[in-house]
Amino acid sequence: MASPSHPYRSVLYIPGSKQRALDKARDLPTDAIIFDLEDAVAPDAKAEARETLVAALRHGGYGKRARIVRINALTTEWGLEDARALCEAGPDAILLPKVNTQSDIDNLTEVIGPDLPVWTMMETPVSVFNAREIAAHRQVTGLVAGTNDLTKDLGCRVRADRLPLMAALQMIVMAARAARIVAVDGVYNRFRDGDGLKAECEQGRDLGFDGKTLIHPAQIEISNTAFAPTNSEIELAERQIAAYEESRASGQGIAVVDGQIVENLHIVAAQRILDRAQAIRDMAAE
Ligand SMILES: CC(C)(COP(=O)(O)OP(=O)(O)OC[C@H]1O[C@@H](n2cnc3c(N)ncnc32)[C@H](O)[C@@H]1OP(=O)(O)O)[C@@H](O)C(=O)NCCC(=O)NCCSC(=O)C[C@H](O)C(=O)O
Ligand SMILES: [Mg+2]
Repeated sequence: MASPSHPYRSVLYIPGSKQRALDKARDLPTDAIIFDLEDAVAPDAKAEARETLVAALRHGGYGKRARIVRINALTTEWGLEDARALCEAGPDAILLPKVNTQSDIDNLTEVIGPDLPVWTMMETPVSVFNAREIAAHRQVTGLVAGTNDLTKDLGCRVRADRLPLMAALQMIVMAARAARIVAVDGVYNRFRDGDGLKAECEQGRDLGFDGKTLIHPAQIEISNTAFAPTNSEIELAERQIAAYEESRASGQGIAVVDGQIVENLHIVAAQRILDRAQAIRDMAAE
């Protein structure tokens, strides 16, 4: 399920230690879930959370939602056992935190084998500098911006416009696009502030992210709306494709729609909008 054709408008973190939240997620309209064993779980609850999570995944019931498990870093006392136990539980991907280099990913794939997709947290300055090689790793299919850790490591101020993080966010999107993999934006911590979340989702969408990581169910609908193509985008894409096909049939390589030229590259973008809309409809269908 953790493939680029799946929608990732909303990617909800759920602490692996919270049975009630693990149950509730089976009915939430989120495109993907990150079952978390790292920062959302206290050190003395890690071993029990691992067992709870393995049981939840084996029990199933998460439908078409992509199931991604964030383990602890392999440098911690829990990471290796997390990787061993969770790869057996059949998730769609393992999310590795605090990645810096390709060799961090190699260390994981030695444990989980060559077939299970890996997502990486992009949350250290070194990971941002190495974003291209991390995204290009053969087993990596998704990048997640870790904006809280990045803010901590950069020592930057938290600003509503995220200006201090902009270079990192853009590097993450560029690396993901170069490797044709998924890129998901960081979390919005003020989880009861819907207007603030909406503005940050719109910014993430403008930057090119596929969706946003979330921490509370109340954030899902806002993110789903912000990262879905709008009706006017879909309608324009359909008109561009129709006009371009008509032009091609009459021997021309360029069409004009609403006073703007439409060339082959615009058709690629238009088709991507329609594919995204279809993927969202497929997600909603039983
Ligand atoms: C933030 C929370 C601690 C708030 O919890 P709570 O006060 O219990 O919220 P509510 O009472 O409003 O909850 C209402 C119901 O929703 C369920 N719930 C809450 N959160 C989730 C969730 N994430 N997934 C599924 N269900 C959830 C509650 O159980 C209630 O259900 P019910 O009782 O049936 O009505 C809490 O939301 C929370 O723990 N969120 C997750 C926090 C987390 O995962 N943090 C780590 C990831 S962020 C990160 O690590 C950043 C990154 O690494 C970086 O560096 O940036
Ligand atoms: Mg983090």
